[in-house]
Amino acid sequence: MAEVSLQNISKSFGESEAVRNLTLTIRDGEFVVLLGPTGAGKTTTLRLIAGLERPDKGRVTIGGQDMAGAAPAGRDVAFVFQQYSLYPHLTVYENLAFPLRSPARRLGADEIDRRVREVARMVRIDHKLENRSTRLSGGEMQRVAIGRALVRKPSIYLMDEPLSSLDAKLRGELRLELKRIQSELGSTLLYVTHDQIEAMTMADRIGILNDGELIQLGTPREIYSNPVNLHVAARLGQPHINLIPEGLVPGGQPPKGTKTIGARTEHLEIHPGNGTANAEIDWIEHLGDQSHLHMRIAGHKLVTLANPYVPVMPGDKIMLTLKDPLYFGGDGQRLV
Ligand SMILES: Nc1ncnc2c1ncn2[C@@H]1O[C@H](COP(=O)(O)OP(=O)(O)OP(=O)(O)O)[C@@H](O)[C@H]1O
Repeated sequence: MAEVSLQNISKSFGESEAVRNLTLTIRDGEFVVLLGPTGAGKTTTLRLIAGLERPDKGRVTIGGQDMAGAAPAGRDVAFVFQQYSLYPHLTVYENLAFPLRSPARRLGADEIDRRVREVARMVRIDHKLENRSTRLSGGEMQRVAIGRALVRKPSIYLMDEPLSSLDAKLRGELRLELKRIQSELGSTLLYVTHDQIEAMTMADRIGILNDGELIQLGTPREIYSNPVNLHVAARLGQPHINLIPEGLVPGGQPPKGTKTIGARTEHLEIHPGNGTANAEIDWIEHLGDQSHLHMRIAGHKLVTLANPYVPVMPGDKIMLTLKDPLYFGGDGQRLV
């Protein structure tokens, strides 16, 4: 494994600047997730590291070595794509063994067999080694695709939304397994997604990308609790953070220049039926173990998470107050 570093990287396609002055280091053994909306430059960043694109400006180093001029095959990276790209005519075993059979590796048959079986166990596909890869479910195929990257023990794994084509249950399971495998192997991993749950649960650090720029890099907790601006605040949190004008809801101590208040569930306090009221319950979404309360206050809509037994009904008037919310200035930057 190795440290991977991007220094002041820019890349344009014609008029469109896909990546802008990006500086980012993925430490040896670290799991970094790039999170951003479509078109933010996430895939381009992975492709620049893999050598599938050349930067217009800046430097990529892997294990301290400058990659300028190095072909993709010479970079020692393993790429897992969104859509499993298996060899359909080969068995699971052969798909896993394929990357180890290149003449440059000179691995003996025993060593290949040992590694294939070890990785198959890791990704829990060892019971299907003799199956043709086309006879697998989507989740199994993606396990093989991930396994095929893992057998190689490269300097870095690059994964581009590897779980997005799977159903929610499988995605949840593989998310846990991938994190377990990564920590067991101590792999350096750069993972791209627009799924905030994947980012929150797997990343050592999350990088928030927007319009080709890295807006913030930090642990999931830092990004969630201390977003540098409105854009970052809106990327994490379920339900979405409420962005409301200053002065709408009482409570808190807005610093000078505050224009917008960011209020997540933990920043809102509901006081039902205490005589005074400033908000009305619009409707309640029952999710089973919890509910989303949709409220209206002076024409603004807010949503918050509540326990399913909170004693309110649609149409009820309630008192809503703020508790240590996030404050943003007119330029969208966070004020502390
Ligand atoms: N080969 C290309 N030719 C032209 N434009 C490209 C090319 N690759 C990427 N772009 C443009 O660069 C920008 C960033 O694209 P990129 O695929 O890196 O975004 P992304 O964050 O991975 O998006 P998504 O989540 O949709 O995959 C987009 O505006 C895209 O249209």
